[in-house]
Amino acid sequence: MPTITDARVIVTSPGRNFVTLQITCDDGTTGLGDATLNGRELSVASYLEDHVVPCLIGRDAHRIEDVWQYLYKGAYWRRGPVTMTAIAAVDMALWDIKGKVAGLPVYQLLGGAARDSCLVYCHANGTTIADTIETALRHRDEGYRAIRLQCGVPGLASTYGVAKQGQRYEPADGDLPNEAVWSTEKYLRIVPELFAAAREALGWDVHLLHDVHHRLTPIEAARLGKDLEPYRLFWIEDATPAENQDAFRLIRQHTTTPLAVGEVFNSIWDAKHLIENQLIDYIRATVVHAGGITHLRRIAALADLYQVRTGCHGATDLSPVAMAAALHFGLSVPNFGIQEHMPHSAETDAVFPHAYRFTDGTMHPGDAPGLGVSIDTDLAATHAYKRAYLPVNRLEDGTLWSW
Ligand SMILES: O=C(O)C(=O)C[C@H](O)[C@H](O)CO
Ligand SMILES: [Mg+2]
Repeated sequence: MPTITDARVIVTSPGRNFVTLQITCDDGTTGLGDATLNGRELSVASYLEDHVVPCLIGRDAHRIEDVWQYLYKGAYWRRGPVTMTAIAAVDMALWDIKGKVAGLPVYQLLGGAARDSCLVYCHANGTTIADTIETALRHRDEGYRAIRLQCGVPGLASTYGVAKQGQRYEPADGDLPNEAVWSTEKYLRIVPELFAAAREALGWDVHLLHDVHHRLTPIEAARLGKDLEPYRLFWIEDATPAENQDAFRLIRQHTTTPLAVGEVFNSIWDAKHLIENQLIDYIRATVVHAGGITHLRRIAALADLYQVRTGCHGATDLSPVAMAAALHFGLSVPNFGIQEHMPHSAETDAVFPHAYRFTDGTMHPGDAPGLGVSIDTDLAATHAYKRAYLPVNRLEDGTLWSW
């Protein structure tokens, strides 16, 4: 059995911050886990270094379920994004180790491939409808079969999902949180226009998606879902905040536009009511923030009973390690739906060389043993951590709102 002899936390910022856990065993095998929690990175680094690592030394790395239960039940304080991200990092690293010891890619340990590859969606962002569509047409030419569309809102200086002119979209910036202004009325006017124009330009052979990013009330979300019905979206995401899971019942009563939710969920309990009551169509809980491969498989198994499919979060604040884990998971679960793909910068890819690949609108984790991702620690050390916050939104009258 491989015994854990060392575990270290690596914080690096190749263009944006990432926290990575590297576990080493007595036979020299190493495993990687992503522990990045955007805007709150150092809290997970401390949770791991100060509280988890001492408990890992001397444990059998093959006992993944037992280690998971030990960290979850053993903390006494259950759930929450910091705890579950830390557990996820350990879980990913142990699956990585198990795969390397077996000489198999992780998806083979999870039951093998349930499909040839994973359908992914990319982002088309633009300040105007025309810019957004131009970007979407380019992505379609690159082979993407599913595209998320976000555009600027006339009258608002900035909007979630839309990059500053000529820059990559990375929402976390600023030594303190940037403040943006939000108007639901203005937003609800432009989005149906965006999708009408998109269908006109792109036709019907490409899936279209949209992220509301938690900014509508249930009845506003119901209206948006209804207004978008003619354009047959793949989903609208995070239509309303999901702390009150029953809010989705109201949206559901009014629209057949499919609903996706859950990128901020960290356990099966956040999704249970939504899934069991068939209030959603896609669950977006992700391997890094929802307790790793072990716990995400439990969520997917529950969802499968209710024909809810997976649609995991995959923004660039999830490192290539989490992306690989998501693809091993997605390739193997029966109820995979789609995977978000927001390609990392060349700087990030250089720090995390990886085996996963994009072909013809889909991704495959590759067949390297384990997760198929490594870390160049020397290069990582040259990118110092830089504090960065996600922005906050205020209504036009100054009221703090969801961003
Ligand atoms: O990718 C998405 O769907 C997002 O909503 C991205 C989030 O804003 C981002 O991951 C926050 O850190
Ligand atoms: Mg989202």
